[in-house]
Amino acid sequence: MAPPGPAGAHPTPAAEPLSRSIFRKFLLMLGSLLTSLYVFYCLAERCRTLSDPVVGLSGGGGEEAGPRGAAEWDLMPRTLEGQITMEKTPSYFVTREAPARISAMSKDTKLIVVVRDPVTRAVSDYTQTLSKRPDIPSFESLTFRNRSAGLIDTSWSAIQIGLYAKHLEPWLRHFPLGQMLFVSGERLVSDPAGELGRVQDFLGLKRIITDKHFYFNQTKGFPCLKKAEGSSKPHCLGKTKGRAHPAIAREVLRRLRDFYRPFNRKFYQMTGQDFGWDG
Ligand SMILES: Nc1ncnc2c1ncn2[C@@H]1O[C@H](COP(=O)(O)OS(=O)(=O)O)[C@@H](OP(=O)(O)O)[C@H]1O
Repeated sequence: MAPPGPAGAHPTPAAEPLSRSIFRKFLLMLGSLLTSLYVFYCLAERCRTLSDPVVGLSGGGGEEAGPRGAAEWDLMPRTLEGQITMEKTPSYFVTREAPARISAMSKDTKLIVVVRDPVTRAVSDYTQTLSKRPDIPSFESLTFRNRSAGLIDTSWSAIQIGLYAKHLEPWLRHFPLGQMLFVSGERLVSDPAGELGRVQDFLGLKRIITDKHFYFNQTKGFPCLKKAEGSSKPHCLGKTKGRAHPAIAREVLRRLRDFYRPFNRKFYQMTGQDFGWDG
C-alpha cells in the first residue's frame, strides 16, 4: 500500500528524490510481499498481518500487529513533501474492513497488489505452514471437503486467499481501479525490472531500477540484486524464498485449476489484465 501521506498529495515525477536505500527497502518489501495477495502480496499465509515499514516509515509491529482501530492509523508517520510512505500488510487485501478504513485515512492512497497463480500460491502457503508445523495434514486432505466428490474446502485460508476477484470487489467500492496496481508474482521472477518499471511509473517515480540492477541466480531460481546497498556484493532474497514445494498429485492440482478458473477470469476482467494462469 502506498498512501501518499496525510496531505494526500501525490509526488510528481520531478520531485522524486527517492534514495537508493529507500528503493532497496522497497525491493525487499516487494520481495517478502510475495504475496502478496503477494499485496498485499497475496502469496501466502503471508496474508497475515506484516507491518514492514518502508519509506518515511509506517509503524512497525510483529506479524500480528496491524491497524485494528482508527487510532492505530495514527501510527502512520508524517509524510514530508517529496516522500512516499509505504505500508506493507498482505492481509489487508483479504480483510473486510480494510478498504473503508484505508479510504477514510486517505482516499488518494495508491494500492499495490502482488498476485500469483492461486494454485501455486496455495501450495506455497502450505509449504510455509509446513515448515513451521511439520505435523499438519497433507495438502490434499486440507484442500478437499470431500475428495471423492471433488468438493474444495474454500474455508481453508490457503484456498480462500486465492479468490482474488472476490477480495477485490470491496476495494473497488472504495477506490478507482486506476489507483490500484496489480503486480504479477510470476513476472517479478521472470522480468523483475519490467514489473518494477510498472511500479515506478504507477508511483510517479523516475525509473531508477532497471535491468542493469539484476542478474538471475540459477541456483536460487530468483533474480538477485547485483549490488547490495553500500556494498559491492550481490544481494539475493532470503532462504525462505524459493523453498521447494512438496509434490502434489496432478489430479489435485487439476481440480484446483478448474476450481479457480472462473474466479481468475473474473479477476482478469476486473483488472483488465490477463495474468496467464489458465493458459
Ligand atoms: N521478489 C520476489 N519475487 C518473486 N517471488 C517472491 C519474491 N519474494 C518472495 N517471493 C515468493 O513469494 C512467496 C511467499 O513469500 P513470503 O516472503 O511472503 O513468505 S515466505 O516467508 O517466504 O514463505 C514465496 O514463494 P515460494 O518460494 O514459491 O513458496 C516466495 O519465494
